[in-house]
Amino acid sequence: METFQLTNIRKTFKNGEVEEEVLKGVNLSLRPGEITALTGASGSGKSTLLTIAAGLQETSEGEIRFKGKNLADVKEEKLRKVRAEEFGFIFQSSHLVPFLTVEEQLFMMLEVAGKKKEEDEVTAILNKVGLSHRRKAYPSSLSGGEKQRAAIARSVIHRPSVLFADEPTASLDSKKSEEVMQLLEDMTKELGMATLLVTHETEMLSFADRVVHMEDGKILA
Ligand SMILES: Nc1ncnc2c1ncn2[C@@H]1O[C@H](COP(=O)(O)OP(=O)(O)OP(=O)(O)O)[C@@H](O)[C@H]1O
Repeated sequence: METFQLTNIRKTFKNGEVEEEVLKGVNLSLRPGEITALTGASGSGKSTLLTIAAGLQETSEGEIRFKGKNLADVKEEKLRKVRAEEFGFIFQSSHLVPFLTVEEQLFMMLEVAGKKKEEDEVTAILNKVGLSHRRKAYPSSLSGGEKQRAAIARSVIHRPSVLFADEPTASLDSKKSEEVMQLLEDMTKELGMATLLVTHETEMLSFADRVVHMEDGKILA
């Protein structure tokens, strides 16, 4: 079964008197253990679609089903819980908390997700992302690639069923980008996550199981 099913999603923004329809009836499904790459020109609506799927902003029209449940029927408080427990997020910038060490970032995420503080889990994931030797380091002493790997560890430590990754390699050089994408691919398979990857970098598409092109608010068939 699909983890996510988006049907006929429309989104209109009002900028003063001007109304702009940014999503024009989008259908998309995300399946467990698969990376779906969403690609397309700047302004085509990729990030808007990702944030709508993640419940970070409302859709103007359409239906979002997560594990079969219509999210419109889920109360805000419960939706917060679903987001914290079941969703993981990575963005272009790692958004690490400056005053927490690498391992503390992961413990914080476990706490937010209402999970136990499992030292072993944290050790395992830090080994996986190649950061076990930097677990006591603060973000300011990490390289760009290390920061992004710490952000990946944090995004999956609570074993989410969906991973939303918006341009996760945009700040990295091509070698680091490939390492990060390989990690995302491994994690997606290992945890059986449904991963939505927004990227405009064509080299990253080889890591995707499915590539979906957006143009002017629509998905090209
Ligand atoms: N909160 C908002 N209010 C008004 N307009 C918005 C808002 N968010 C996005 N837009 C507009 O919607 C359009 C699509 O933006 P979006 O960020 O989804 O595109 P994108 O495909 O992710 O682009 P990029 O690759 O440059 O990040 C743009 O024209 C943008 O200006």
